Amino acid sequence: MIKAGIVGGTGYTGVELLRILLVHPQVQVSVVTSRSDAGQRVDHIYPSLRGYTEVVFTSPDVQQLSTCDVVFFATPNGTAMTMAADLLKNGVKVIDLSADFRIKDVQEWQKWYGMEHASPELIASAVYGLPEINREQIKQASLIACPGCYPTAVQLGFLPLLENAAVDSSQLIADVKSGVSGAGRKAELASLMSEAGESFKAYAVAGHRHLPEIRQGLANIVGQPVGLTFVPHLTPMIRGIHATLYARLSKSIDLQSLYQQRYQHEAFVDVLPAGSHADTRNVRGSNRCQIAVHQPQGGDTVVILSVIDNLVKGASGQAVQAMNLLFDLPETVGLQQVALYP
Ligand SMILES: NC(=O)C1=CN([C@@H]2O[C@H](COP(=O)(O)OP(=O)(O)OC[C@H]3O[C@@H](n4cnc5c(N)ncnc54)[C@H](OP(=O)(O)O)[C@@H]3O)[C@@H](O)[C@H]2O)C=CC1
Ligand SMILES: CC(=O)N[C@@H](CCC(=O)OP(=O)(O)O)C(=O)O
Repeated sequence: MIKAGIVGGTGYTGVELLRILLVHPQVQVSVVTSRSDAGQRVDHIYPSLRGYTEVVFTSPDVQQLSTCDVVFFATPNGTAMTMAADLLKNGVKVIDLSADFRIKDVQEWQKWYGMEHASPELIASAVYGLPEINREQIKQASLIACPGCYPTAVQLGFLPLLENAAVDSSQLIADVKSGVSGAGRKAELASLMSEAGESFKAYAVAGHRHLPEIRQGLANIVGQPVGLTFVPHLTPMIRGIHATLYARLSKSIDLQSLYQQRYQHEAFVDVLPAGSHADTRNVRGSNRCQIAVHQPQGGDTVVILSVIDNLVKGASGQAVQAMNLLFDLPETVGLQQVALYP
């Protein structure tokens, strides 16, 4: 059995990791941290987990976490970078759900995240944890930087077009909507029911911190910088990301076949039949990304719809997918939950 630890077990991605890992046949969750709930049983704080664990929340401690084979960081940006080096020295694999190791250019990271990086020396060895692009590197990694929720939906949506040089990569547009759980469990004015409910708005139009991450990922696919306009929106749903992606076609190509072929062996990317409309409802609670491909009126603009559950394929499910690869397990173990409907 793989001994797993979770730092930040009381947040949304932390409890989602627990939901997945506590029924994973190859994993024993042995350490779960929370500073505010230290001393409390996990299933007292989360009664949905009654009968699945007897673990008690502890304060984060490197020695205790070093008894694990793998430690997940489900913590705000700026936490994993202070503990990862010691865990790695102790032979522990680290899977970080935050943004601490996602961006290779440390100056760029510091600019967008507004703090000094505590372990810049680790950034080069961190592997970006998007299995559909980086599967072989993930298998060899010690430190995995899981992609953000918006970047997962956008990169999987654009990938076949960019790999095949089918569009003008200098003018990509990602118009993306997120549910409120994307903001985490912390108390915040913008997440209140009476602020977010029955309302819909764009935010961070001038520049969101996922912009450099998405640009970096897309540029790696193309082999040169890309031009991207990314506008995130907050919608009054709890889970889900819906990305509407626009690009100008640069050659004539059967788009539906392109997507079907690229993803035919990917367990967690489902290309919908031609003419479909992707719906966040159909991926809620599952580790799937569903993609619909459109070319309105047969014109030269391609429109891709890409949906995920931000807490599963956008965070904790994707992290477990990377863990499976890291420990040489079938990629789908523990991740075959069907979406909740309705
Ligand atoms: N929500 C989402 O959809 C997604 C989130 N992410 C990323 O995953 C990470 C976690 O997100 P989310 O679960 O939403 O966050 P939450 O705010 O819901 O939870 C954060 C957790 O981290 C713990 N924590 C906070 N500060 C520290 C600290 N300094 N040291 C140790 N533990 C700490 C908290 O517990 P306590 O304070 O009790 O210790 C809590 O359990 C973030 O980096 C986020 O950007 C990535 C993709 C999607
Ligand atoms: C709706 C909402 O607030 N979404 C978050 C998404 C960020 C997130 O989840 O953080 P990562 O950088 O780790 O992916 C935001 O815009 O800040």
